[in-house]
Amino acid sequence: MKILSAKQLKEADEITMETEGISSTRLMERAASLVFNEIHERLEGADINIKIFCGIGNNGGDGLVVARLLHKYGYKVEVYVVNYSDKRSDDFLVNYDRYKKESNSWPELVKRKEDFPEISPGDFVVDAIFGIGLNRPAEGWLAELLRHINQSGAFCLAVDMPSGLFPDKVPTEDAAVIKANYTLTFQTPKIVFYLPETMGFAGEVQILDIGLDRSFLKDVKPLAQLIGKREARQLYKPRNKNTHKGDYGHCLVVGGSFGKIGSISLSARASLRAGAGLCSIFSPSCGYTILQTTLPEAMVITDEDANELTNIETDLDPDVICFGMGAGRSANTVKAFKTLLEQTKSSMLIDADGLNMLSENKELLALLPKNSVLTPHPKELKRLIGGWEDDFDKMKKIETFTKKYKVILVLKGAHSFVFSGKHIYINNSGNPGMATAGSGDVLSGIIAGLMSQKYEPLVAAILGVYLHGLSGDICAEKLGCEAMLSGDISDELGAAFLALMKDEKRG
Ligand SMILES: NC(=O)C1=CN([C@@H]2O[C@H](COP(=O)(O)OP(=O)(O)OC[C@H]3O[C@@H](n4cnc5c(N)ncnc54)[C@H](OP(=O)(O)O)[C@@H]3O)[C@@H](O)[C@H]2O)[C@@H](O)CC1
Ligand SMILES: Nc1ncnc2c1ncn2[C@@H]1O[C@H](COP(=O)(O)OP(=O)(O)O)[C@@H](O)[C@H]1O
Ligand SMILES: [K+]
Repeated sequence: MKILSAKQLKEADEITMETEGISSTRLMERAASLVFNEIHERLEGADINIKIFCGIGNNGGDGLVVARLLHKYGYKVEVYVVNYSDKRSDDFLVNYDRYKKESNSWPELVKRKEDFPEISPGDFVVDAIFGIGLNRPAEGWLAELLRHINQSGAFCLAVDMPSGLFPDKVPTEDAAVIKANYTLTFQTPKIVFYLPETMGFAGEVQILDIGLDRSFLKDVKPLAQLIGKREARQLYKPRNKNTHKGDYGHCLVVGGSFGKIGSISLSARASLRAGAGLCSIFSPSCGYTILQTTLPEAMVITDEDANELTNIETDLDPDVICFGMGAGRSANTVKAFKTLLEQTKSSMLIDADGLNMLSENKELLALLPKNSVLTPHPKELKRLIGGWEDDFDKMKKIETFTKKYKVILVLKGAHSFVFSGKHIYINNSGNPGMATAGSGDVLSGIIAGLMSQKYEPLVAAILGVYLHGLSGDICAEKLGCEAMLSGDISDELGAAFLALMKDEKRG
């Protein structure tokens, strides 16, 4: 699903009104009615206090439509107009009048701290103060109102965006921003819902299709793509009947050092679970017995050194090399890595210490085969590209890096981001149970396993990250987050492939 900027959304709005010949008031009614439907479906007429805070722009207009409909259906609604300016939007005014007329009541005006209503933890708050039109931080009593709502302990539903959150930049640390439990957002998700610095404000996000112009949405170049099941499924290539293991490629996993042989075992196992036809592991000789015992499906070749990689020589011709997990970064290993890079023509995936070696020996970056996949977590990224001011600056710097070295970069996190140099893909599967030792090793194995099956490296990265998260979600359902091991994520990959292709509607 495309993630658009506020400017693009406003353009989509305009084009929709023009092509459909409808007014902005009509479009607001359509969008806000969907918000009402979602609330009504869940509350089912419950006798609770609903407090709706409306700004004076169009987000406030949405809030007034929701208020009117809730009132019509017999809910206990109190409406507060947050009167931070005199510039009320036209559609706000239309709906202000309609609310007054149809409810026979006047919304309360909030203009200073003394006007703040009491909010009990059992209340249901609808935040319709600011949407994508926020253009400066909330200040003074307005900031205090946002904090007052946050401190109330009441459930808070944000309309389109949590108020105080910019659609396209990171708020300062002391900024007042609504911390919503749930956000019903219009047409496309906003990028700030997925960035580490801002994802905590929106709570659970649901996207409401308000029917903006299809052809505009189809052609517009998005800020990023959100990858869910529908998008991932389109990338999957079913197998032909008349095939053999040679068709699914040979994945060579290289890494490990004394005490860290488990990491390559995890990656290799995941590469096979992801469908690699063959898997070989190259490790220091201390890994031989361990690997042959823990993973009989893989072949093992060992370094002349017992404890670390010193000379990565094989007569194999792998389709992909998955390098770096548990490798350490001794001078000998760096030398061996350099030689490997100089001699390698196949695609590579570089993870963990492989990335750290690149960071400490930047001249190696130029040796990376084109379209290699790099899979850093944020600390490895910092070593690789240096620091950044905020998440937006980080994205720009990654874009420059990927263009310069012609690589694909997977930035791991609660929502992992895949950068191709041209586009950004944001993963929407996974859960906190995956924050467990070795789950990154499993991810590198999955992506390499897909690459060995001739998925384009970019496709392998996007699909691999999604399947990794989906597998993690299946694990979490079975085991709960705390008890999950990274090996479990690998072992549920089969269920993840099946779930990927399962038609939700037919169950
Ligand atoms: N296609 C769609 O997406 C659809 C969108 N729709 C809805 O419209 C919403 C966007 O509405 P919007 O453009 O009127 O902006 P909104 O967020 O209400 O606020 C703007 C007002 O806030 C003000 N202001 C800003 N910052 C401020 C501050 N810190 N402190 C004080 N004031 C501040 C600013 O004032 P100014 O800068 O002019 O002084 C202006 O008056 C969108 O989120 C969605 O809910 C749907 O109805 C239909 C389809
Ligand atoms: N809260 C979370 N939600 C979803 N995925 C997560 C979460 N925490 C971690 N992950 C995923 O788990 C993996 C952790 O990788 P990494 O930090 O390299 O771990 P390790 O070094 O132990 O292998 C990444 O793919 C990341 O996206
Ligand atoms: K809002």
